[in-house]
Amino acid sequence: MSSPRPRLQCNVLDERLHDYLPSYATAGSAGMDLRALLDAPLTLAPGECQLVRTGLAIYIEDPGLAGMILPRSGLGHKHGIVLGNLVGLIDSDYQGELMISVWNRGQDSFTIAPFERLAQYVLVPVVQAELDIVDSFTDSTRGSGGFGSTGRQ
Ligand SMILES: O=c1ccn([C@H]2C[C@H](O)[C@@H](COP(=O)(O)OP(=O)(O)OP(=O)(O)O)O2)c(=O)[nH]1
Ligand SMILES: [Mg+2]
Repeated sequence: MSSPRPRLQCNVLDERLHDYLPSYATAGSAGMDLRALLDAPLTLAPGECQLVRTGLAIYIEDPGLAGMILPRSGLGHKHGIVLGNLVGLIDSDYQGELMISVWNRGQDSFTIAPFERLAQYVLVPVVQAELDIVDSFTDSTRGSGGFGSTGRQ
């Protein structure tokens, strides 16, 4: 079962990207891969973090949606290439270029090739809330327990 896909406006900020537009790799892919807009290979030393351009601006517009930039599992697990902000959250009203904070959390240097697929963009539903200010809550089973309060097994 699938509902019609939302259409998002995408501004391509560098003509080289017309050959590399994001797409879903398979029919069931959750994310579209984002590529590194680089003029030359970029080497990240262990522990180094750099902001990398994507050359794309995607205007979501609908406040009921958000974008998420997530690491690619192969880069993250095999090479320690993850995101400096762990997860990128893209607001529906953001019209700027999508940027990827790339962090080499590994032990070895890693070189990113121009136009390499570096991260993935996932569109997710969002519910905005109103806060009702109260003095206390009706008790729940959990109460204020958290951070491992239910044990490990
Ligand atoms: O990985 C990311 C994360 C964010 N953004 C852009 C889109 C997002 O809508 C905007 C703001 O992100 P966020 O709210 O997470 O950052 P902030 O530090 O709170 O900045 P601001 O004060 O602009 O909201 O920056 C990216 O391009 N890539
Ligand atoms: Mg913010």
